[in-house]
Amino acid sequence: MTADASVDPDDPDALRRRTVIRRARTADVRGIRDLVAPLAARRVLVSKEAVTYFESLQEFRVAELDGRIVGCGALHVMWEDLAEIRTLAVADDMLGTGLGGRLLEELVDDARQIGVERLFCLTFEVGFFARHGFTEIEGQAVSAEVYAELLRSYDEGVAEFLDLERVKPNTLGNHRMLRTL
Ligand SMILES: CC(=O)SCCNC(=O)CCNC(=O)[C@H](O)C(C)(C)COP(=O)(O)OP(=O)(O)OC[C@H]1O[C@@H](n2cnc3c(N)ncnc32)[C@H](O)[C@@H]1OP(=O)(O)O
Repeated sequence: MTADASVDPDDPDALRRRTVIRRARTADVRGIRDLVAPLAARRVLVSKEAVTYFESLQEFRVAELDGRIVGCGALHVMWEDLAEIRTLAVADDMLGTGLGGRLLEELVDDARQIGVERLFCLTFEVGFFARHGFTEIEGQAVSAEVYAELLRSYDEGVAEFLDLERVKPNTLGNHRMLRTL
């Protein structure tokens, strides 16, 4: 981090202008992991191996402020009309500046562009996602036929979406939310 990368909390507009949201590059994985690590320790986000971030890199957008990764978020497609918002995180010193909302809406645009009609998320941040058009759901969000197809996935996030018994310890206390685009 360079000296002028420090955040001036007294000038939120300047901060916003200097913070660029862009597609992730391989060199960003370290910054993404640094953002996620403390949240994974608090069980807010799921901890993943480095290789998993590289494998899913094209799903990610990052927010960069003066060379530092200060936010990230990913869009994971699950089915023809359905994708999940994953790993949405903002650095502590940037919380409440609108960055999480900007990242989320960029991912929503990405989703629309590729034909996704519904976005799922599993989160403790119910108020934030509700303000972005998500509503809580009970039960399954897909038909029995699609459920059976999704059961074939090896992805742990899909298992969490399906609410499988074996992943329930990971999702304890999280809320299941959906937004129609
Ligand atoms: C699907 C998943 O990935 S689930 C996991 C979601 N991520 C986490 O739980 C990780 C930990 N949490 C975080 O990293 C953050 O709290 C996030 C990503 C949820 C939200 O990031 P933030 O940058 O704080 O979001 P943002 O600033 O857009 O909105 C937060 C609040 O700031 C306020 N805010 C929004 N825009 C601005 C602005 N321009 N200036 C000041 N405050 C603002 C809003 O009032 C908003 O209030 P709300 O949370 O009650 O809606």
